[in-house]
Amino acid sequence: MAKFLKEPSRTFSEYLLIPGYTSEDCIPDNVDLSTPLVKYKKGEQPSLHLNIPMVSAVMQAVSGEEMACALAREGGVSFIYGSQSIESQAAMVRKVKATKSGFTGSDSNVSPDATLADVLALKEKTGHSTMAVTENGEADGKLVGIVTSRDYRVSRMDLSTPVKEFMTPFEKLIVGKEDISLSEANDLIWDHKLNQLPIVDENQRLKAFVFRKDYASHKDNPKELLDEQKRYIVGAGINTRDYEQRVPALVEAGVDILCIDSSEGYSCWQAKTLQWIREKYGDTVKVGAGNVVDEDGFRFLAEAGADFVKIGIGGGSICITREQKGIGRGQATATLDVARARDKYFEETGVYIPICSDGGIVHDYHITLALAFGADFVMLGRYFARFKEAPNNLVSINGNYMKEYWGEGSARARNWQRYDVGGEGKMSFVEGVDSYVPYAGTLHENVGLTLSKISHTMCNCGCLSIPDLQKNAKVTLVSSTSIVEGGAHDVVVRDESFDAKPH
Ligand SMILES: NC(=O)C1=CN([C@@H]2O[C@H](COP(=O)(O)OP(=O)(O)OC[C@H]3O[C@@H](n4cnc5c(N)ncnc54)[C@H](O)[C@@H]3O)[C@@H](O)[C@H]2O)C=CC1
Ligand SMILES: O=c1[nH]c(=O)c2[nH+]cn([C@@H]3O[C@H](COP(=O)(O)O)[C@@H](O)[C@H]3O)c2[nH]1
Ligand SMILES: [K+]
Repeated sequence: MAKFLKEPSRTFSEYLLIPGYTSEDCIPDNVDLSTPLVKYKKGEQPSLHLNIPMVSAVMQAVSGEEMACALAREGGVSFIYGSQSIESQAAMVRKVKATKSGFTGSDSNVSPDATLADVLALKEKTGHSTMAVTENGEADGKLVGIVTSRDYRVSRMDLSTPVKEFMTPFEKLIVGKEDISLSEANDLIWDHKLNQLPIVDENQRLKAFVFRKDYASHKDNPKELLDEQKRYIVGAGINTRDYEQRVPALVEAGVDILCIDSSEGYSCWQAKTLQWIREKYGDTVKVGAGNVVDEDGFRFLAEAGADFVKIGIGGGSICITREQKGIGRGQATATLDVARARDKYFEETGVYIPICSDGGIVHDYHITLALAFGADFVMLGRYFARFKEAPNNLVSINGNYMKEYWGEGSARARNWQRYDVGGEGKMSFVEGVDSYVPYAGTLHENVGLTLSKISHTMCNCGCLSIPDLQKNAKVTLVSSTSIVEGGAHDVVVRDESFDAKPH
């Protein structure tokens, strides 16, 4: 006889938090949202942590270089999508690691023989008026000068004038050396009244720019997640097939954390992948695994050596796995069950393995609930796909700005593959849809608002940290009629069409 679980599995929308006592020091400013990212022994600190409990999904439509930098600036981590060639994924990781906080890689570069017309065209394309003039016109070439809009007057100059005739030559530039710190760079900018400081290596090759206008933004981001060399922390997704090639390339590119990306992680494939990484790198390479939805799956991956375990099958907004294959579990129940397994494992072994609730977060309060249910952090796809920094197209649909959002199991995402999903024939069914989500602006604004809601809710619950919430939250199941009670009801909500006809 098959095993039947007694309880139905439930989603976050079926629960609410019940407030706890709020003391005088229980204010949002005092809430600490830091959380472990990788496993650690009792009494020790994890070697990697997050300053906010949010990571972005291993998806083509979500986690590219720009997203990774923007999220690290807020204190979270992106997992650069693995459904691309090893070379292009490693290049993305390298680019994030090259974007030192406050040090910006140059995206506007010309050679000395380029013309004023080329400069104007490049400015139009990148929107940036500071250009590096390098010998070969590439971002890492030998720096011979810079061009800013102060160097030319379009009305008085021939468009064919070569850059070398109007650039500010290297000899007249103040530059920083490669090992300069951000504060030293800002001192030079301040002392010499510069708008930008080029950073060069000992061979005069361009490494980056530090811009005066960025100074304020770094003061705004006290939670930035940086490595010892002040570079952004970045993650990357891997699979259970080409890891012997992909993992070394990503490690070489400087990746901080890996995650085996799969709909289902309770498998020999994941154990083999983890074992290979441990044999080759010991504990120096950090890797999460998943996804699982119960204690058995968690235990398996914990014993196989995962640094964190990811939870969730079929709950994602673009997921159709439950319909297609009939596997999965309500996300709230899955999180709770795995959290209990994590605690039990900690008691037995003294090793704490962080768990991540992945997919199905619709409202900001679902994040708080996931944490209350025991998650250490959450992974979001749809949420981040709406932002400017996501690597997906912004389109206009019936006059509304939308971002494209497609599942990793959709036909669209799978098109990149050179190899198929095991065996001879390609898998014939898709497990994800191609969709749109409303454009929501910049990550900074949105994440700020979300975190503010989480902090306020935690204060309502009398909790100042995530471990505090995990331990002391009071959660109630709600009936379907009380869910109706929770929305606006029995009123006619005013909208623009209503307001347009005053009487
Ligand atoms: N979280 C979720 O609910 C879901 C997520 N997804 C996403 O879609 C993408 C693809 O996921 P999956 O289809 O699960 O990919 P997958 O590559 O993990 O698994 C596909 C199939 O290949 C098999 N397999 C894996 N490694 C193998 C190996 N070395 N040799 C032979 N067979 C092997 C697996 O058992 C499975 O049947 C991922 O990005 C995943 O996150 C897709 C569906 C649901
Ligand atoms: O059934 C699925 N088919 C897919 O094509 C697919 N692509 C991603 N994922 C999973 O969904 C998570 C993101 O979920 P949200 O958009 O709800 O944040 C992601 O983090 C994944 O766990 C998929 N699931
Ligand atoms: K399995």
